[in-house]
Order: sequence, then C-alpha cells, then structure tokens
Amino acid sequence: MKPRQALWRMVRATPKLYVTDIVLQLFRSAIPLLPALVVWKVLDQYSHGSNLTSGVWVMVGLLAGIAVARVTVLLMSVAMDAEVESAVGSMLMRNSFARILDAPGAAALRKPVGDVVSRLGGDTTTIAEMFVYALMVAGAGVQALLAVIVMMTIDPLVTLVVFVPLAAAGVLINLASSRIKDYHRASRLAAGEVSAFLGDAFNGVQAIQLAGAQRPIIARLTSLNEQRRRRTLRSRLFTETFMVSLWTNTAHVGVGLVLIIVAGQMNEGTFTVGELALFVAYLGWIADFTSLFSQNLAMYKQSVASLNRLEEILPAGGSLACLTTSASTRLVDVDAPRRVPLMCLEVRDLTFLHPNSARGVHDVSFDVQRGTFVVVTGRVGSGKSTLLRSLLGLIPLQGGEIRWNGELVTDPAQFFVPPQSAYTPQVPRLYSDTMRHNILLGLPEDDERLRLAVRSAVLEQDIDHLEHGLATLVGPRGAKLSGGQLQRVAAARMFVREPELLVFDDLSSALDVDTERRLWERLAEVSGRTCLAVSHRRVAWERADHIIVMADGRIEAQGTLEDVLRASSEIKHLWHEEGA
Ligand SMILES: Nc1ncnc2c1ncn2[C@@H]1O[C@H](COP(=O)(O)OP(=O)(O)OP(=O)(O)O)[C@@H](O)[C@H]1O
Repeated sequence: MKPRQALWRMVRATPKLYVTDIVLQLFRSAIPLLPALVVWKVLDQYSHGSNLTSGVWVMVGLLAGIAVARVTVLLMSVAMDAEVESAVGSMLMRNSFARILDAPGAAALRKPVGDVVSRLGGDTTTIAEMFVYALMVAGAGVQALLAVIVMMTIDPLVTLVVFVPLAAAGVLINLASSRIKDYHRASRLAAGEVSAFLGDAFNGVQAIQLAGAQRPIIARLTSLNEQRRRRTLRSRLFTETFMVSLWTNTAHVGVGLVLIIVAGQMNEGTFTVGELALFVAYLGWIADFTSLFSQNLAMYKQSVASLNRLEEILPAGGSLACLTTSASTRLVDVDAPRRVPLMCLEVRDLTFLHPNSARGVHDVSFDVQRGTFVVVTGRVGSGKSTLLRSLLGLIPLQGGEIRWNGELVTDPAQFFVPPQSAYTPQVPRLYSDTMRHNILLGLPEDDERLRLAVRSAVLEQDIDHLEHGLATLVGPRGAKLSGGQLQRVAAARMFVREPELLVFDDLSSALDVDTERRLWERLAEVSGRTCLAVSHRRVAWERADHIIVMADGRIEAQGTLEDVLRASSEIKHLWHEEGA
C-alpha cells in the first residue's frame, strides 16, 4: 500500500470528524473575506459623494458582527482540529502497539526501545499535524478561490499578474520536495539514534560504571546530539525558513506589482480606493494560503517519511495497511480466556532453532500430569529456556505439537496466559510502582489472596522488613529490590493468579538454596498445583515427581530422580557439582 493510500484510509475511518472540521474550516476561511467587502462598498459610496457618517456606523456594526462570528467559528474549529489530531495520533499509536504486542512475547523489537518510543511520539505527531494543516489548507484554498473570483470581477488583468510570481515559486517548491523528505528523514533518524542510545545507556548504567566508561559514553552522546542538532537545523531551515519566506516574499512581490499597475488606473479614475483596499486585503489572504500550502506540502513529504519509519518498527509482516486500519484491535477488546482445568499437558517433538545461531531445542517430548512438580535441568546453554519459551508461545514453534487434556493448542501465545498458566522468566520485569500493584497487576484487590501469594513466594519476611510493606515503591524495573526479591515478587504475581500451570525459569540463579527449598515446600502446601520449573539444584530434584534432563537441545533422560541418575551422565555431573 502506498503512503498516499494509507493516509486516505485514515480519513475514511472517521469521515464525520473530517467533514465537520472541513465545514468549520470553510466558515473560518470565508468569514475573514467579509470585512474587506464591507470596507470596499463603504469607501466606494464615499468616493461617489455619499454621506460617510451613516456609512461609518453601518460599517462598524457589520464589522463587529463579523468579528463575533469569526471568533466563534475560530474557537469551534480549533477544538475540532484538536479532535482530528488526537484521532490520527491515537490510531497510529494504537495500531503500532497492537501489532508489536501481537508478536510472540520473546521476539525482539526491530529497533532499540528508545528509538521505538521516539518514533511513536515524534512520527505520529508529524502525521497528525499534517492532517490538521491539510484541513486548514482546504479552507484557505476555498478562501483564496473566492478572493480570486471577487478580484477577477473587479480587474482580471491585475489579478492574473499577481499569479505569475506565485506560479514561479510553485515550480521551485516542487523541485525541492524530495529534498524536504530526505532532510526530515535524516533529522528523525538522528533523533531516534539519540533516544536509542539513551535507552541503552540507562539500561546499562551499572556496566558503564563498572567499566569506568562514563567519559566515552558522554562523548558519544554529545556527538550524536550534535549530529541531531545539525540535521534538525538543516531540515527546519530548508522547510520552514526557505520555503515559507519564498512564498510570502513572492506574494509581497505580487502586491508591489498590483500597486505599480493600478497607480495609473487610479489617476484615471478607473480603479477606486475601495477596490485597492480590497485587493491589498485579499492578496494578504492569498499569500497566507500559498504559505500554508507550501508548509503542508513539506509536512506531507515529512509524513510519508514518518509513515515509513513507523512501518519499520512493526514486527515482520506489519505494513502500512495495519497501521491505518480502523478495525478494533486486541488492545481494546481482549477477553480473559475461560479457565480449562489441567489434567494432562502433552508436548510432542517440540522444535525451535534460533535463526541466528541454529541452536535451540529438537524433538522434545514429555508429559505434565495435574498436581505434579516437573523439573527441567541441564547445563548452561542446553536449551532449558528455549524449551519453556517455545512451549508458552513466546517464540514461535517450528515443529511439534502441544495438547492440553488431549486438545491441540493451536495458538500457544494466546492460550498459555492466566488462568491457564503463568510464567516467571529468568529476568522478571517489574514496573516503577508499589510492590502491591506489581503483584496484582490489574487484578481486583483481595487481601487474603494477596497474603497467600506472598507466603507462597516466601516474600513475607522481606515485606515485614520494608518500611512501607507492600506499599513500597520498587523503582524503575524493580531497581530497589535485590535479584532474589525481584524473582519472588514475580513469583507472587504468578501465585495470586492461581493458574492451572505454574512455569518458573531458573529461580536458582537468584535465590539461595534455603529460600528455594522453602519455595518448593510451600508450592506443595496447596494441593493440585501443577508446576514446570527450570532448576539445577538438588532441593528441586529431590521434590520433583518428574525430571527432564536437557543436553545440547535434546532430552538426554527423563523420569524420577532415581531413573535419571541411572540413565544420564549429565545429571550425574550436575549432581556432583551441586554436592561440591
Ligand atoms: N536469541 C538467541 N539467538 C541465538 N541463539 C540463542 C538465543 N538464545 C539462546 N540461544 C542459543 O540456544 C541455545 C539454548 O539456549 P537457552 O537459553 O535455551 O539455554 P539454557 O539451557 O536456558 O541456558 P541457561 O542455563 O544459561 O539459561 C544456546 O546454545 C544459546 O546460545
């Protein structure tokens, strides 16, 4: 789909809004033409010897009435402009978000987070402003047309002369239009690079400090900022200063030409003072239209660049068509899935290889029965996380099938969410909010349920020691908590949802042995809980009903602890390492 078609699709999505705005724009533009008409007629009557006293009062009355109408329409149309701007901006943001969130959970963004945020903010604003300007230009165009018609009825020759310099400027602007797009693209790219760099720097503050790399980081930021400054300045100078001044000055040349041509006619009495007043006033409006038109042309070119930039952040398969669709998205009409009590989860020949390393998991098959504790173990890089992620639909399955009580799960990403399952990744994400809100994450307040979840996650003592308990703010991404606390807040977030299947990816990395042991003990306190957990600790293996040992992306052995200790050299190795 071409950008032009995509923009038109957005108009068709909410036609009433645009029609209302354009009607208001027509009034907003037509009313300012009236004062010059009044002044023209009054001055002409005066030139023909009428009494000015009564005419002045009529003129004042009419001008006052026009002024009131003008202000009223102006206020209404400004309010409607804001509606259009927010409709366009929110449609683009909502659709971009919906597509990004529709991608498998663990799929990486196509651009750094900072750059994505910059595009969602800056580029959507560029497009939304272009729409508002386009509607203003439509009104101003009708205004200019009406002005030209009135001027033509007075003196066609003088009117045509005015357009010669404007036409020349139009050709110049057309020649420059591709440069406008390139300059805008370069300036937005530089802004995105600064945001992306800042995002990465904030994420890696500790690494930067440990490496003593503050100076080079600041130097790099300074150079990126300088590049952004230069490119933004070039883009603005070219579009705003050069183009606007070209149009406005050309219009002024037109006024000069009118004055030169009509000077002789006024002497002869064929061009009146009233007509001159009207020409000068209307030329001003025509100049405004041409200036607005040139700005809008520039904005259109910038919007095309911005639309392409938004398209670039969509996951594979995303296009301009999905950015500009008016169909409601999952973001607004998502329904909580119906609980389907788990009896047996069957995984058969599950395969996923990471595209850039060709490593992952091959032909993995196992069962998880209701109420059992299944532990996945293996050395670093043996495929444990990939196994959990592909099972849960966070990365797309390349082969194999998953059955829940015998029924094929066709879309794991949609299915493996609460109340069916909940998952704690190796590095859980918390939000800059209170501990309570991080655990509930939108669930209705229920103190008893919360207390049980906190107990199951072995978090109660930590909360008792915090000054504000559950109301403690955890800081950005939970930065005020230790790694172990962070893991357990995320675990409590799972428990409070009481899912059919609890999935943990490697609590051992952040918890000491004793805390991990207590967590598995508490897991068993509530009967019927089913859990699939990655762990390489004896405390987990000893409680496990079933152990899956991974080696090089395949299952080396599975069964009870006794079974796997007999059959697997991997777990023997890990067992001795653990003991040591
Ligand atoms: N995003 C990725 N791109 C390319 N290869 C990857 C990616 N993630 C993992 N791998 C590779 O896939 C294999 C399995 O990785 P995985 O993270 O599943 O192992 P793991 O057993 O969970 O390791 P750990 O104990 O360190 O968490 C490894 O060889 C790893 O290098």
